[in-house]
Amino acid sequence: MEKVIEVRDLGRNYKLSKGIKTALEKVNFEVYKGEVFGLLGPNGAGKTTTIKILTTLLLPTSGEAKVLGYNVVNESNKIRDQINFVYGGERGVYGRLTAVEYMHYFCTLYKIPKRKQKEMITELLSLVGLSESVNQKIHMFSKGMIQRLHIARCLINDPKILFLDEPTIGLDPIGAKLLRDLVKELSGKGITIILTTHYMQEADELCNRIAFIKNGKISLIGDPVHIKESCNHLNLYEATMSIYEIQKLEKNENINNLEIEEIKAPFYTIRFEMKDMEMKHDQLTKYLTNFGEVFKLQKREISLEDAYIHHMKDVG
Ligand SMILES: Nc1ncnc2c1ncn2[C@@H]1O[C@H](COP(=O)(O)OP(=O)(O)OP(=O)(O)O)[C@@H](O)[C@H]1O
Repeated sequence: MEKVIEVRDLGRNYKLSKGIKTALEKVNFEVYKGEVFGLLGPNGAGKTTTIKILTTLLLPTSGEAKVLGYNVVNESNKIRDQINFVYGGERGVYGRLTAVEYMHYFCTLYKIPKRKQKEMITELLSLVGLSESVNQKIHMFSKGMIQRLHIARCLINDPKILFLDEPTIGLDPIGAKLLRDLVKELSGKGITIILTTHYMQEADELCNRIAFIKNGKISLIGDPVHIKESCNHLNLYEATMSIYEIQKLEKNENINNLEIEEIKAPFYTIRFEMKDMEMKHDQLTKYLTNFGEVFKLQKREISLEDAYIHHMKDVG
Protein backbone atom coordinates (compact mmCIF):
# COMPACT_ATOMS: atom_id res chain seq x y z
CA MET A 1 0.00 0.00 0.00
CA GLU A 2 1.26 3.45 -0.92
CA LYS A 3 2.00 5.76 2.01
CA VAL A 4 0.78 9.28 1.36
CA ILE A 5 1.55 10.65 4.83
CA GLU A 6 4.45 9.70 7.08
CA VAL A 7 4.85 11.32 10.46
CA ARG A 8 7.93 10.50 12.54
CA ASP A 9 8.51 11.72 16.09
CA LEU A 10 6.65 14.91 15.26
CA GLY A 11 6.68 17.62 17.90
CA ARG A 12 5.36 21.14 18.17
CA ASN A 13 5.81 23.63 20.99
CA TYR A 14 4.10 26.97 21.34
CA LYS A 15 5.89 29.80 23.13
CA LEU A 16 3.70 31.32 25.79
CA SER A 17 4.40 34.40 27.90
CA LYS A 18 4.95 31.99 30.80
CA GLY A 19 7.01 29.12 29.38
CA ILE A 20 6.34 26.66 26.61
CA LYS A 21 3.25 24.64 25.73
CA THR A 22 3.95 21.25 24.17
CA ALA A 23 1.07 20.66 21.77
CA LEU A 24 2.57 17.56 20.07
CA GLU A 25 5.21 15.18 21.35
CA LYS A 26 6.81 12.33 19.39
CA VAL A 27 3.77 11.70 17.23
CA ASN A 28 4.09 8.78 14.79
CA PHE A 29 1.60 7.55 12.20
CA GLU A 30 1.16 6.94 8.53
CA VAL A 31 -1.75 7.20 6.17
CA TYR A 32 -2.21 5.07 3.06
CA LYS A 33 -3.60 6.13 -0.29
CA GLY A 34 -7.40 6.11 -0.44
CA GLU A 35 -7.94 5.83 3.32
CA VAL A 36 -10.32 7.88 5.40
CA PHE A 37 -8.12 8.41 8.44
CA GLY A 38 -9.68 9.81 11.60
CA LEU A 39 -7.80 11.83 14.18
CA LEU A 40 -9.86 11.80 17.36
CA GLY A 41 -9.19 13.39 20.69
CA PRO A 42 -10.50 15.84 23.25
CA ASN A 43 -10.25 19.63 22.97
CA GLY A 44 -6.64 20.70 23.03
CA ALA A 45 -5.28 17.21 22.22
CA GLY A 46 -3.31 18.43 19.19
CA LYS A 47 -5.52 17.53 16.21
CA THR A 48 -5.59 20.96 14.58
CA THR A 49 -1.87 21.43 15.23
CA THR A 50 -1.19 18.13 13.44
CA ILE A 51 -3.39 19.13 10.51
CA LYS A 52 -1.82 22.59 10.30
CA ILE A 53 1.63 21.00 10.08
CA LEU A 54 0.54 18.51 7.43
CA THR A 55 -1.13 21.24 5.38
CA THR A 56 2.10 23.30 5.69
CA LEU A 57 0.44 26.15 7.61
CA LEU A 58 2.64 25.57 10.64
CA LEU A 59 6.19 24.34 11.06
CA PRO A 60 7.01 21.46 13.40
CA THR A 61 9.55 22.09 16.15
CA SER A 62 10.91 18.53 16.04
CA GLY A 63 10.60 15.32 14.05
CA GLU A 64 9.58 14.94 10.46
CA ALA A 65 6.40 14.89 8.40
CA LYS A 66 6.15 13.93 4.75
CA VAL A 67 3.08 14.42 2.61
CA LEU A 68 3.01 12.65 -0.76
CA GLY A 69 6.73 12.03 -0.24
CA TYR A 70 7.56 15.71 0.27
CA ASN A 71 8.89 17.23 3.46
CA VAL A 72 6.51 19.76 5.04
CA VAL A 73 9.41 22.02 6.01
CA ASN A 74 11.27 22.58 2.77
CA GLU A 75 8.98 21.20 0.04
CA SER A 76 5.73 22.88 1.04
CA ASN A 77 4.98 24.23 -2.46
CA LYS A 78 4.94 20.74 -3.92
CA ILE A 79 2.55 19.64 -1.18
CA ARG A 80 0.17 22.61 -1.44
CA ASP A 81 -0.51 21.95 -5.13
CA GLN A 82 -1.78 18.48 -4.35
CA ILE A 83 -3.80 18.85 -1.16
CA ASN A 84 -6.61 20.97 0.19
CA PHE A 85 -8.42 21.52 3.46
CA VAL A 86 -11.65 22.71 5.04
CA TYR A 87 -11.85 23.83 8.63
CA GLY A 88 -15.18 23.24 10.38
CA GLY A 89 -17.30 26.29 10.92
CA GLU A 90 -15.14 28.13 8.37
CA ARG A 91 -16.65 31.47 7.53
CA GLY A 92 -14.49 32.73 4.64
CA VAL A 93 -17.34 33.00 2.17
CA TYR A 94 -18.53 36.14 0.53
CA GLY A 95 -22.25 36.20 1.23
CA ARG A 96 -23.09 38.61 -1.58
CA LEU A 97 -21.69 36.27 -4.22
CA THR A 98 -23.65 33.44 -5.76
CA ALA A 99 -22.22 29.92 -5.57
CA VAL A 100 -21.09 30.16 -9.20
CA GLU A 101 -19.42 33.56 -8.68
CA TYR A 102 -17.64 32.22 -5.60
CA MET A 103 -16.35 29.23 -7.54
CA HIS A 104 -15.23 31.42 -10.47
CA TYR A 105 -13.28 33.56 -8.01
CA PHE A 106 -11.40 30.55 -6.65
CA CYS A 107 -10.92 28.99 -10.11
CA THR A 108 -9.13 32.21 -11.08
CA LEU A 109 -6.99 32.07 -7.92
CA TYR A 110 -6.09 28.48 -8.78
CA LYS A 111 -5.24 29.64 -12.33
CA ILE A 112 -7.78 27.37 -14.02
CA PRO A 113 -8.03 28.50 -17.67
CA LYS A 114 -11.19 30.55 -18.31
CA ARG A 115 -12.48 28.14 -20.96
CA LYS A 116 -12.43 25.24 -18.48
CA GLN A 117 -14.00 27.05 -15.54
CA LYS A 118 -17.68 26.79 -16.48
CA GLU A 119 -17.67 23.04 -16.99
CA MET A 120 -15.58 22.45 -13.87
CA ILE A 121 -17.86 24.59 -11.69
CA THR A 122 -21.01 22.87 -12.95
CA GLU A 123 -19.42 19.49 -12.27
CA LEU A 124 -18.16 20.33 -8.78
CA LEU A 125 -21.34 22.04 -7.62
CA SER A 126 -23.30 19.03 -8.84
CA LEU A 127 -20.93 16.66 -7.01
CA VAL A 128 -21.55 18.45 -3.71
CA GLY A 129 -25.31 18.54 -4.30
CA LEU A 130 -25.65 22.27 -5.00
CA SER A 131 -26.84 22.13 -8.63
CA GLU A 132 -30.19 23.63 -7.68
CA SER A 133 -28.58 26.58 -5.91
CA VAL A 134 -25.86 27.66 -8.31
CA ASN A 135 -27.25 31.16 -8.79
CA GLN A 136 -28.40 31.66 -5.21
CA LYS A 137 -26.55 34.22 -3.06
CA ILE A 138 -24.45 32.47 -0.43
CA HIS A 139 -25.96 34.42 2.46
CA MET A 140 -29.16 32.46 1.76
CA PHE A 141 -27.33 29.13 2.19
CA SER A 142 -27.70 26.87 5.23
CA LYS A 143 -24.54 25.99 7.16
CA GLY A 144 -24.55 22.55 5.53
CA MET A 145 -24.73 24.09 2.04
CA ILE A 146 -21.88 26.47 2.89
CA GLN A 147 -19.79 23.57 4.12
CA ARG A 148 -20.44 21.66 0.88
CA LEU A 149 -19.54 24.77 -1.09
CA HIS A 150 -16.22 24.91 0.79
CA ILE A 151 -15.63 21.32 -0.25
CA ALA A 152 -16.44 22.14 -3.89
CA ARG A 153 -13.87 24.95 -3.66
CA CYS A 154 -11.30 22.50 -2.26
CA LEU A 155 -11.77 20.16 -5.19
CA ILE A 156 -10.77 22.80 -7.76
CA ASN A 157 -7.10 21.80 -7.58
CA ASP A 158 -8.01 18.09 -7.86
CA PRO A 159 -6.38 17.27 -4.50
CA LYS A 160 -4.95 13.85 -3.74
CA ILE A 161 -5.48 14.45 -0.02
CA LEU A 162 -8.30 16.38 1.58
CA PHE A 163 -8.06 17.49 5.22
CA LEU A 164 -11.44 17.98 6.89
CA ASP A 165 -11.23 19.47 10.39
CA GLU A 166 -14.60 18.93 12.11
CA PRO A 167 -16.57 19.22 8.85
CA THR A 168 -19.98 18.56 10.39
CA ILE A 169 -19.67 20.88 13.38
CA GLY A 170 -22.86 22.87 13.88
CA LEU A 171 -24.76 21.08 11.12
CA ASP A 172 -28.27 19.72 11.62
CA PRO A 173 -28.71 15.92 11.27
CA ILE A 174 -29.72 16.13 7.59
CA GLY A 175 -26.89 18.54 6.73
CA ALA A 176 -24.42 16.30 8.57
CA LYS A 177 -25.66 13.21 6.75
CA LEU A 178 -25.34 14.91 3.35
CA LEU A 179 -21.79 15.84 4.27
CA ARG A 180 -20.94 12.31 5.41
CA ASP A 181 -22.35 10.94 2.15
CA LEU A 182 -20.16 13.41 0.29
CA VAL A 183 -17.08 12.28 2.22
CA LYS A 184 -17.89 8.68 1.23
CA GLU A 185 -18.31 9.72 -2.40
CA LEU A 186 -14.98 11.57 -2.42
CA SER A 187 -13.28 8.62 -0.80
CA GLY A 188 -14.84 6.38 -3.47
CA LYS A 189 -13.13 8.57 -6.06
CA GLY A 190 -9.76 7.68 -4.53
CA ILE A 191 -9.15 10.90 -2.56
CA THR A 192 -7.38 10.25 0.75
CA ILE A 193 -9.23 11.98 3.57
CA ILE A 194 -7.91 13.05 6.95
CA LEU A 195 -10.81 13.77 9.22
CA THR A 196 -11.11 15.18 12.70
CA THR A 197 -14.42 15.01 14.46
CA HIS A 198 -15.86 14.88 17.96
CA TYR A 199 -18.73 12.67 16.73
CA MET A 200 -17.76 9.07 17.35
CA GLN A 201 -20.60 7.59 15.30
CA GLU A 202 -19.46 9.68 12.37
CA ALA A 203 -15.88 8.45 12.75
CA ASP A 204 -17.09 4.86 13.03
CA GLU A 205 -19.19 5.23 9.88
CA LEU A 206 -16.53 6.96 7.77
CA CYS A 207 -13.04 5.97 8.87
CA ASN A 208 -10.97 3.03 7.69
CA ARG A 209 -8.52 3.73 10.49
CA ILE A 210 -8.54 5.94 13.53
CA ALA A 211 -5.85 7.42 15.74
CA PHE A 212 -6.71 8.47 19.27
CA ILE A 213 -4.66 11.47 20.31
CA LYS A 214 -4.45 12.79 23.84
CA ASN A 215 -2.18 15.36 25.47
CA GLY A 216 -0.24 15.70 22.21
CA LYS A 217 0.52 11.97 21.89
CA ILE A 218 -1.05 9.19 19.85
CA SER A 219 -2.38 6.61 22.27
CA LEU A 220 -3.96 4.08 19.89
CA ILE A 221 -4.24 3.47 16.15
CA GLY A 222 -6.38 0.90 14.41
CA ASP A 223 -9.49 0.23 12.42
CA PRO A 224 -12.75 0.93 14.29
CA VAL A 225 -13.40 -2.79 14.86
CA HIS A 226 -9.95 -3.29 16.38
CA ILE A 227 -10.38 -0.22 18.57
CA LYS A 228 -13.73 -1.43 19.87
CA GLU A 229 -12.27 -4.91 20.47
CA SER A 230 -9.53 -3.36 22.58
CA CYS A 231 -12.31 -2.62 25.07
CA ASN A 232 -13.90 -6.07 25.09
CA HIS A 233 -12.96 -6.38 28.74
CA LEU A 234 -15.41 -3.62 29.65
CA ASN A 235 -18.54 -4.87 31.35
CA LEU A 236 -21.19 -2.64 29.74
CA TYR A 237 -24.90 -2.92 30.41
CA GLU A 238 -28.16 -1.24 29.57
CA ALA A 239 -31.18 -1.53 31.83
CA THR A 240 -34.74 -0.30 31.76
CA MET A 241 -35.96 0.21 35.28
CA SER A 242 -37.88 2.35 37.66
CA ILE A 243 -35.49 4.10 40.00
CA TYR A 244 -36.44 5.31 43.45
CA GLU A 245 -32.89 5.81 44.70
CA ILE A 246 -31.22 7.84 41.94
CA GLN A 247 -28.60 9.45 44.18
CA LYS A 248 -27.69 6.13 45.74
CA LEU A 249 -27.25 4.71 42.22
CA GLU A 250 -25.14 7.67 41.10
CA LYS A 251 -22.87 7.34 44.11
CA ASN A 252 -22.47 3.56 43.83
CA GLU A 253 -18.79 2.70 43.54
CA ASN A 254 -19.38 -0.50 41.59
CA ILE A 255 -21.05 1.40 38.76
CA ASN A 256 -18.96 3.48 36.35
CA ASN A 257 -19.80 5.91 33.54
CA LEU A 258 -23.47 5.95 34.44
CA GLU A 259 -25.81 7.55 31.91
CA ILE A 260 -29.41 8.01 32.94
CA GLU A 261 -32.08 8.72 30.36
CA GLU A 262 -35.54 9.53 31.62
CA ILE A 263 -38.45 7.78 29.93
CA LYS A 264 -40.99 9.26 32.35
CA ALA A 265 -40.03 9.44 36.01
CA PRO A 266 -39.64 7.07 37.79
CA PHE A 267 -38.93 5.05 34.60
CA TYR A 268 -35.44 5.30 33.13
CA THR A 269 -33.03 3.68 30.72
CA ILE A 270 -29.59 3.50 32.25
CA ARG A 271 -26.25 2.63 30.67
CA PHE A 272 -23.26 1.81 32.81
CA GLU A 273 -20.07 -0.14 33.26
CA MET A 274 -20.10 -2.71 36.04
CA LYS A 275 -16.77 -2.75 37.84
CA ASP A 276 -17.35 -6.14 39.44
CA MET A 277 -16.48 -8.57 36.63
CA GLU A 278 -17.56 -11.63 38.61
CA MET A 279 -21.20 -10.64 38.99
CA LYS A 280 -23.48 -12.84 36.86
CA HIS A 281 -26.53 -11.50 35.02
CA ASP A 282 -29.02 -12.73 37.66
CA GLN A 283 -26.89 -11.36 40.48
CA LEU A 284 -26.67 -7.98 38.76
CA THR A 285 -30.45 -7.85 38.28
CA LYS A 286 -30.80 -8.50 41.99
CA TYR A 287 -28.13 -5.91 42.80
CA LEU A 288 -29.98 -3.26 40.82
CA THR A 289 -33.15 -3.87 42.80
CA ASN A 290 -31.36 -1.93 45.57
CA PHE A 291 -32.23 1.16 43.53
CA GLY A 292 -35.61 0.27 42.03
CA GLU A 293 -37.40 -2.30 39.94
CA VAL A 294 -35.64 -3.84 36.92
CA PHE A 295 -37.72 -4.55 33.79
CA LYS A 296 -34.94 -5.37 31.38
CA LEU A 297 -31.19 -5.81 31.67
CA GLN A 298 -28.86 -6.61 28.81
CA LYS A 299 -25.15 -6.54 28.01
CA ARG A 300 -24.34 -3.79 25.56
CA GLU A 301 -22.12 -3.91 22.49
CA ILE A 302 -19.07 -1.68 22.77
CA SER A 303 -19.39 1.43 20.63
CA LEU A 304 -16.54 3.61 19.43
CA GLU A 305 -17.75 6.20 21.93
CA ASP A 306 -17.35 3.68 24.78
CA ALA A 307 -13.82 2.90 23.58
CA TYR A 308 -13.04 6.61 23.28
CA ILE A 309 -14.33 7.40 26.77
CA HIS A 310 -12.36 4.47 28.18
CA HIS A 311 -9.11 5.51 26.48
CA MET A 312 -9.50 9.18 27.35
CA LYS A 313 -10.58 8.70 30.96
CA ASP A 314 -7.29 9.96 32.39
CA VAL A 315 -7.33 13.20 30.32
CA GLY A 316 -7.67 16.17 32.62
N1 LIG B 1 -1.15 29.53 18.71
C1 LIG B 1 -1.09 28.89 19.87
N2 LIG B 1 -0.43 29.41 20.92
C2 LIG B 1 -0.35 28.75 22.09
N3 LIG B 1 -0.92 27.56 22.32
C3 LIG B 1 -1.60 26.98 21.32
C4 LIG B 1 -1.72 27.62 20.04
N4 LIG B 1 -2.47 26.81 19.24
C5 LIG B 1 -2.77 25.73 19.98
N5 LIG B 1 -2.26 25.83 21.22
C6 LIG B 1 -2.37 24.86 22.31
O1 LIG B 1 -1.89 23.61 21.84
C7 LIG B 1 -2.71 22.54 22.29
C8 LIG B 1 -3.23 21.76 21.10
O2 LIG B 1 -4.17 22.60 20.41
P1 LIG B 1 -4.96 22.10 19.12
O3 LIG B 1 -5.71 23.27 18.60
O4 LIG B 1 -4.02 21.42 18.19
O5 LIG B 1 -5.94 21.02 19.75
P2 LIG B 1 -7.21 20.30 19.10
O6 LIG B 1 -7.05 18.85 19.39
O7 LIG B 1 -7.37 20.67 17.68
O8 LIG B 1 -8.40 20.88 19.96
P3 LIG B 1 -9.95 21.23 19.54
O9 LIG B 1 -10.67 19.92 19.50
O10 LIG B 1 -10.40 22.09 20.65
O11 LIG B 1 -9.92 21.91 18.22
C9 LIG B 1 -3.79 23.17 23.15
O12 LIG B 1 -3.39 23.10 24.49
C10 LIG B 1 -3.84 24.59 22.68
O13 LIG B 1 -4.25 25.44 23.72
